[in-house]
Amino acid sequence: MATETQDFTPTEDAVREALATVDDPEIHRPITDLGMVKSIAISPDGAVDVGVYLTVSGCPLRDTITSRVTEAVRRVPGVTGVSVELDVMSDEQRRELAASLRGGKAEREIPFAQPGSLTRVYCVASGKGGVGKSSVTVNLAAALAAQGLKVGVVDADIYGHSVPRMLGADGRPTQVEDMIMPPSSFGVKVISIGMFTPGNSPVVWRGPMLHRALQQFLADVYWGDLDVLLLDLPPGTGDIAISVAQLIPNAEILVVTTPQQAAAEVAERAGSIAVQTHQKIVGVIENMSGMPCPHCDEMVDVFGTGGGKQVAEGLTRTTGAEVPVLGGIPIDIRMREGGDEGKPVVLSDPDSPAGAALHKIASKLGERQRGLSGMSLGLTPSNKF
Ligand SMILES: Nc1ncnc2c1ncn2[C@@H]1O[C@H](COP(=O)(O)OP(=O)(O)OP(=O)(O)O)[C@@H](O)[C@H]1O
Repeated sequence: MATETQDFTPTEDAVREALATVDDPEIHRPITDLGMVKSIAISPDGAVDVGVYLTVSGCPLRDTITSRVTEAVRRVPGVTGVSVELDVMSDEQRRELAASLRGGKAEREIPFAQPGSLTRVYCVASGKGGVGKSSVTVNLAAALAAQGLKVGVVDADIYGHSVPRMLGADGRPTQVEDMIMPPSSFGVKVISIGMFTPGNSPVVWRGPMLHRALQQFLADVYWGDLDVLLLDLPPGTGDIAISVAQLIPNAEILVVTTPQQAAAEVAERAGSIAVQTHQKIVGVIENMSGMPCPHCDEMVDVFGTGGGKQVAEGLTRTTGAEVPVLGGIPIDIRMREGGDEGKPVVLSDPDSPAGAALHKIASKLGERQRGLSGMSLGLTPSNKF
């Protein structure tokens, strides 16, 4: 069959320019910057063949990449057809990519711990388990992402990891050399030990292994440029809280409690670890603060009242710095359902009592400027505790 020549044949530059608009779905950077464009061949009839390198063989997002490339190139004037041929990077190419993602640094370092980091890191802590710490974390993350911020979540609740399910992010992360690409859901990048354990098997790890896992989550995961990173800590004052303080001295603490006095006392103990670790406490969130009566809408104080205020006052006394109550979140069945269904209530029902309360707290956190002013310089000697 004779090849038809047309008057206007697209140039390689025009095709490359179109490819520069295609982001890798996991790394969120143009494929042209990532060395993923293997070849471009243009026939006189305007048909374009593009060779694309995948970072790993069996890449789960191969179809997404193919369709993004096809769509982008098809829009170039003069293009009559697009075919995409996939190949896989060599070990050498992967090493180069991993190094370039790390900004050319061979050493793994935690980007958020660098004195110049502009990412705000919040550790969400609680005294007792089951007070809604993970639910609050994922909802704040989704609400902050909905405000347009770049948000990441580390599920550091290594024993009771529930964040991926609550965010509907249950995919397995792709690995490029020793870099891990975090799955993202509702615009929130998320990483959890649950993504690396087969099935629902329990994780029985000792302190040093937990420290290592956390370090990997912070240094080996490709987070990109984040405005906010939230860490869901295990309940209580454990090894992980100390590890976080050592790894990211700039991290600030958000304490979640219920209104119950007994829960408040434990939450206050968990929060006061900040005194030893020299971290700042951003504030206290009171979860399960009453429930609107389904018949008359009057608030029923299921877990009593005053826990959030008690913790905030206690922590203000112990730390010597003003610790505010950032807000109260009522008991709301939609919040529990959202967690079970993997769609945070702040998105599925933003005007519900819990959704609205969480959005209000997220706005307070979102208003805090990205930047270095008022932040610790990370100079606390890590062997002090
Ligand atoms: N305000 C709320 N209204 C209704 N249900 C809630 C609320 N907050 C949390 N829940 C539900 O309470 C249960 C416990 O919440 P969650 O798992 O977030 O607690 P946690 O403090 O992270 O627990 P742990 O630290 O033990 O993992 C979940 O089923 C969650 O959906």
